[in-house]
Order: sequence, then C-alpha cells, then structure tokens
Amino acid sequence: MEKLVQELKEKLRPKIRPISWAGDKLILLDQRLLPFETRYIEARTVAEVADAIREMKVRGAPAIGITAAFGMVIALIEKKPRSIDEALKVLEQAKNTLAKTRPTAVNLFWALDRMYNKAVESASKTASVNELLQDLEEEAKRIFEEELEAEIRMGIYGAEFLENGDTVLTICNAGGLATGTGIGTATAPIYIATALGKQVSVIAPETRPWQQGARLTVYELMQNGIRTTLIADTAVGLVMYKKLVNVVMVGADRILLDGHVFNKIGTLNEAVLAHEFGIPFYVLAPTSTIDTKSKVEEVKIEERDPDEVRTVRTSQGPVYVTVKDVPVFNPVFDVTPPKYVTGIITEKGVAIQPLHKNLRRLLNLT
Ligand SMILES: CSC[C@H]1O[C@H](OP(=O)(O)O)[C@H](O)[C@@H]1O
Repeated sequence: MEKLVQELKEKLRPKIRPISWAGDKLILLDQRLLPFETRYIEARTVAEVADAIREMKVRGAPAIGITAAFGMVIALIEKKPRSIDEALKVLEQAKNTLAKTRPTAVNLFWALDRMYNKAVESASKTASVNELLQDLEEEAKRIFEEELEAEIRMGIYGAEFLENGDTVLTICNAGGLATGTGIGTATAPIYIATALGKQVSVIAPETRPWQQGARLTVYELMQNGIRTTLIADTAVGLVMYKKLVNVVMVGADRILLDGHVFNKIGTLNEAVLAHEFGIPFYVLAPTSTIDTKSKVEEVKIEERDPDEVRTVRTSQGPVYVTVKDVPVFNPVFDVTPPKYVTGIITEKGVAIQPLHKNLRRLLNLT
C-alpha cells in the first residue's frame, strides 16, 4: 500500500490548487466564482481567513480544516506576540474566531484543536516565539500532506468497490476543490480506478442551492477527463430507478460513532432512494471527519443566507429566480441515519455494518 500511495501521490498531484501556503499568507481559489472565473485571493490576517471560510471562498470539510490550521499560523505572524504566554493568548483568540465561521464540518474544530494543542506542547519546550511559529507552520503543512495521503488511501480502498464500466452517483463537491489538496474524498476512488485502467463515469446532481455539483464537481471532473453527466437534483430517483447508477459515493462533513452522517443537503434523499433500489451507498471521509463525542441531536446543521436559495450563481453573478422577499428555510446539510449507509471508507480502511461497532474498531476504540 505505501509504495502505491507514494507513486499515486506524485502521479495525482492536483492540477487545480485551491489552497497554497506562501510563507506568510494563504492563496485561495475563490470557489464562489467557478467555473466562470478563476480568481485567487490572499488571506494575510485571521479576519481574512475567517471571512474566506464563512463566505465559502474556500469550502469543503477538509479544506476548511486546512485553511483554519494555516489561519492559526497567520495569527502569530499578524499579531507578533512578544512572549510565549502572549502567543498562546493570540492563538486562543484566533481559535475562537475561526471556530465561529461554520458549525457543521467537524474538520474545522479538529484542525483548530490539533494546532492549539501543538502550540501548548511546543510552548512547554521553548521560550522562543519564532520556534513556536515554526512548529505550528510545520504542523499545518503536515495536516495538508496527511490529507492528500488520506485521499489516496481512501481512493485505493474505494476503487475496490468499482467495476470497469460503472457509473457513480455523487452529490455536492467532495473532490480536490473540497479537500484543498488533491483528489477529494468521494471522487478519490473514481480517480484511482481510472488511474488503474477502469472506465468509470459520474452522474453529478447540480446540488442546489450553492450548485457545488454544477459549478465545481462537473468543472473538476471534466478537467481531469472523467466522463460526467450533470442532472437536476430532482432526477436522482429516476436515474436509480432506470438502473443508470451502480453505486453512490458521497463525502461527509461529520460522521458520528453510531454511523449518522452529516453531509450536503440532499444526501439523505440519495441514501433512502439507494436503499430502496438496492444500490450500495458509500460515504468517504478521512478519520478527521469522525466526531467521537457528539450525539446526533447535538450537531448544529448550518443554515445560510436565504438569498442562496432565492438566486442561482451565473457568469454574471447571482440572479434571482423567485420573489425577492419570499421567506426561505436554507439548511445546507442533512443527516443520514446509519441504516442507509452500506459502508464508510476512510484512510484507515472500510467500516461496514454494524457501523457503531466497526467504526470503533477502525479507530481502535473498542
Ligand atoms: C470532502 S468535502 C465534504 C463536504 O463539504 C461540502 O460542504 P460545503 O460545500 O458546504 O463546504 C459537502 O457537504 C461535501 O460533501
């Protein structure tokens, strides 16, 4: 596995770099404008990093975690603390600011906790703020590299469930744009299977309201030569009914130890329909997406700006498609009960049913 991971890591380095670290700032691909415009923005302050996450200039659970990790490094560069104690206070404030940007993707909180804990560990060994800064920069880079390797491992495990000629139904964008580093999570098996010589196609629902499918997944897969068909979200039932789908593969923003999966709104619809039509439904995520503490009723499902539903994003910017002041309910994630999930594919292996037991086994928690 290790030899294959390293070989594929070089072969599959992304053409599109949604997140780049430039030593003292982040360079981010503004995903609100894709596929119509490729515009990069710079984030040099904690406030700018927080804005980039909150406004979905960068989005996707792993990408949000990586961005926040570098946001902690930027905090020290921006505030220039004169002592270790002051540095830890700066980092605690940055952690609190970044934690308020979006509530559902657990990778954000996992990355912030990991960076802060690293800072505390480093502060116990040095009085030098510069050494602390270097340690944190190395930790953020490690998170970035670990994510890419995790995606390749997920891809290798997931490719085992793909036959030559298969069509995969996905949702939203759980590709390299959503992880910031490489081949994505739900799309990783597609890239690996293709690299290993299998012909695999994708059906991508547009994924209203933010259109991650129509604007990001289609863009990314076509750039990488993957046969892709765009459908309206309302067509997911018919494509399964007509046997046009062999397997469903989706990403995740938070997976609980009992197997509940929080992911883009519409995932539950696909999961229930796949269960009805006897189609395997796989969730792909790094173990940094597994929340070992929360209960399903404790997880906040993000609700966003009503105008996201009232408009569609076009090459001319958002255009209203309804009455401008119509009341809107805009939850951007839903929760899929474990019974609808065939398996959860991570970089550490695949958890099949019963998920509540096999997830613990995967994480060595039994
Ligand atoms: C591998 S990305 C996981 C997850 O993040 C996306 O949400 P958003 O675009 O709102 O950040 C989507 O739910 C993906 O499945």
